[in-house]
Amino acid sequence: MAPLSTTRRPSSSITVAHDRVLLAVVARLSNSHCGTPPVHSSHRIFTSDRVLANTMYAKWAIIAYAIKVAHANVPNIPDFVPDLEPDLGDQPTSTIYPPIPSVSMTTQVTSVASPTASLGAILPSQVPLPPLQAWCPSKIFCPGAVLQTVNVANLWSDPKIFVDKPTVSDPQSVLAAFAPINSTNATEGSVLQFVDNNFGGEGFELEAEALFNFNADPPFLNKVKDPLPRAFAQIVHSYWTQLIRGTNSSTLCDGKKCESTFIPLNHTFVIPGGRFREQYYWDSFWITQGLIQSRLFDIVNDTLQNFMDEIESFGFIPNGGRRYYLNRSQPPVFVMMLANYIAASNDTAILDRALPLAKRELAWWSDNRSLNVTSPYTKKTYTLSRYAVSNSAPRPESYLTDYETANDPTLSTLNESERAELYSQLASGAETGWDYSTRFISLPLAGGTNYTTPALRSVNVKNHIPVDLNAILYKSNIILADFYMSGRCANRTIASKYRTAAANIRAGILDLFWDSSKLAFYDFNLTSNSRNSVLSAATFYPLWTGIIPDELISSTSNAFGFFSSINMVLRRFNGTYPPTFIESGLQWDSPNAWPPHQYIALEALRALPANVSSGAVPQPRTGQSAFALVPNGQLGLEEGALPGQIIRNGQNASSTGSGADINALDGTFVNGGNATTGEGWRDVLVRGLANRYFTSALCSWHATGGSISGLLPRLSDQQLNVSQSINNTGNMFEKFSIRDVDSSGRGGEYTVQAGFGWTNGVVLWVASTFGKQLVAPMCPDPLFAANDAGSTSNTGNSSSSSSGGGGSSSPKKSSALQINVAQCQLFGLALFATALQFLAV
Ligand SMILES: OC[C@H]1O[C@H](O[C@H]2O[C@H](CO)[C@@H](O)[C@H](O)[C@H]2O)[C@H](O)[C@@H](O)[C@@H]1O
Repeated sequence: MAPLSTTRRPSSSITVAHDRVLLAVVARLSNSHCGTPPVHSSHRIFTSDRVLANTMYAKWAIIAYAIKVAHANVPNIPDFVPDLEPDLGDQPTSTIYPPIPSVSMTTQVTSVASPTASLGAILPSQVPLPPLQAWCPSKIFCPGAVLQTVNVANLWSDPKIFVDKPTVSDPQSVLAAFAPINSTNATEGSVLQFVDNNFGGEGFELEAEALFNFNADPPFLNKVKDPLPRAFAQIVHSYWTQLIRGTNSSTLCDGKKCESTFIPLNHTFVIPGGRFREQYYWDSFWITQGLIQSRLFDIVNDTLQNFMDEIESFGFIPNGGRRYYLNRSQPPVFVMMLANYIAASNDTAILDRALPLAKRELAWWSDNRSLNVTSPYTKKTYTLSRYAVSNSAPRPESYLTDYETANDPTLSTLNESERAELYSQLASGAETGWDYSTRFISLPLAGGTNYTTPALRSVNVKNHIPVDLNAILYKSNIILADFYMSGRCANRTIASKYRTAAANIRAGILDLFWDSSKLAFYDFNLTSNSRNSVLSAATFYPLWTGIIPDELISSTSNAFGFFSSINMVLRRFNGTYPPTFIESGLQWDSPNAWPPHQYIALEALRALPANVSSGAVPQPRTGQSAFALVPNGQLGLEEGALPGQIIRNGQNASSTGSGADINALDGTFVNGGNATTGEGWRDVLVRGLANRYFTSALCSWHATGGSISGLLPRLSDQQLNVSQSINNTGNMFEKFSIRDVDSSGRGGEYTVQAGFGWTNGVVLWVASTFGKQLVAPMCPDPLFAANDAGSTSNTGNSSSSSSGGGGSSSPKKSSALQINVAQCQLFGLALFATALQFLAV
């Protein structure tokens, strides 16, 4: 094995956090068996074995339990993950709250149609069909007469429902049944009848699976000191049992007897939840980070095997596990997932299969998504990548949305090629994972100042070179170079090829995206041939993936300046960090905050070297807010243009000056954990953001019916009624709100979903990584929040079923105090709130 030398680094700017993963992986490569048949250390359930496996599960569970009792002090899975925190091994084993929920074997739902027009009404007239899409041959589920007619009938509020329904008979019979209603006289009722007669329930091809190796009390829980966050993390850990799926081979369509959009997978997988009933690409990064904390390495392996199967079949990893996603991918995090898995499990054998396929995936991005960009700043040219999907029709899963965006009668009429280009931009927006965000729109807006539909008309993704995508590709090239440096797979020529590609991307990122005066990374806009000026959470990706500009390494005040918007968010808002600070109605904008971004911001903070991150947190001058600590121009917005923090009755806190920082407490933030002596500014921000994330996840779960026996009583029916959660047991939402910690996020083209894979993954990772700093949050009283104009979307009924698993209620005193933080502060009671918070722990 080649010695580990510093020469593998293109510069001194590699992150500490990721070196830990890489060093662990490289050290294990000497044990890899390049060229020998792959041996998977994990347990794999093949489709044909599943029925047998499920019937044997009870028996195995009894045996496993007996073994566990006999070896009560021996963890049943070795602890391979490099420990970032000392184990609190002397703590009592945490109690199990509540009993692990049983696995529901039902994956199929049939959404009840709710047509907006009467059944006798003639369908609205249609525009001509878009061109047939070569990548999507189905005459039923791909752009064509059936898909357009069913969408125009607008039978459900979510167009994804139709394309997730398998047919109940052969495609020819379905098309024959459609022929009579393919006319200008078709009625709502005839389309509804056609769907009812010819299509089955959504999710028919999937089955819930039992979780082998499930340890209800995984070791990482001992890292969480405070009983409430620990009990909550344990419940979230138990939710894996509800999100595990496999392909039900007995219900699969063969394309002749019936047709469906589901892509069958050979291995077990975790779904996000709600309407997302298939495996998703970039969601799986955070899902697998959570599974690693839960020591469910076999499911991580299965997830990676599924992605490898897809690379083999399609040459790339599609957006998600449906055929209508086959024209696009998502942020390419496969190689990073692979490295994390090997570092945690020691399973270097996976590289035999994974390395050639990882190479193939990177080649797909290079062949299909890269271009040369010449910097207007230095005149140097770099090969970088962008999101760019070939497509000239509405996305099948969002057909009506895209159709209406393109044919909005209140906006200018598009000609055929303009419409095709719009559809291509919209599909490219879905490929970014940020569908949709003002981050990628062209200004001025096509159609005025309204951000919603006109903003979608203005999506300009293909003309952006995104900083996040290139940071991920940089890291993937570095990881592959390291994989090829050692072990039996060693090939220095290949390693050097990846290292050169990484160096090129790194140089491009620092030239095109890095603004050394504003101390932030911005996307490069090909339309204006300059950097964008509005900050987004993408600024944190380069530090996460190991690129730290010299300006940050050499100066504490610059390093703080880079992260000062996190400080601003924690002081100004109740929640966590938004994708952008623009409120648009699009879901990847304020006021939403997404779990992956909190993870990436935390990892970026951890990547800073200690010498620039240990000073005290700078304080704003009298009369100023933390906005004044953000480098001039970094946000691209004036302070008064930032989203408001609601106080009461729809009234906002002051938008400027010291009154804006209503969540600042002496030395810390409301719901930001406990200040300790000797903390540097980085520690304060990490503690604050980690606690805030837990606050959002726990308070929104509690507000929708979650409770923990002896620790967190169930809310009253009157309080639960606010979110229509009287019959609910707690939702884990896919996104949160920056200013409403007990609420889900909102906006976008579908209703907010519960489940939720990446939310749970980040909860478990935060618990495992920052467990010592987590404290019980103060959740607002929903009855008070109900008076807020903007806080009504936190409905427990937002999605089908995937969270759940609540405990029994208890009238005992809660350690999560039901006080309203904003109200306290309004009356100058911030210190009182702090005192209560300390009492609560
Ligand atoms: O159906 C609309 C869009 O839904 C997905 O996007 C959103 O959910 C995904 C799953 O959690 C997530 O990966 C993505 O970041 C979200 O914006 C889907 O990925 C899109 O392709 C789809 O058009």
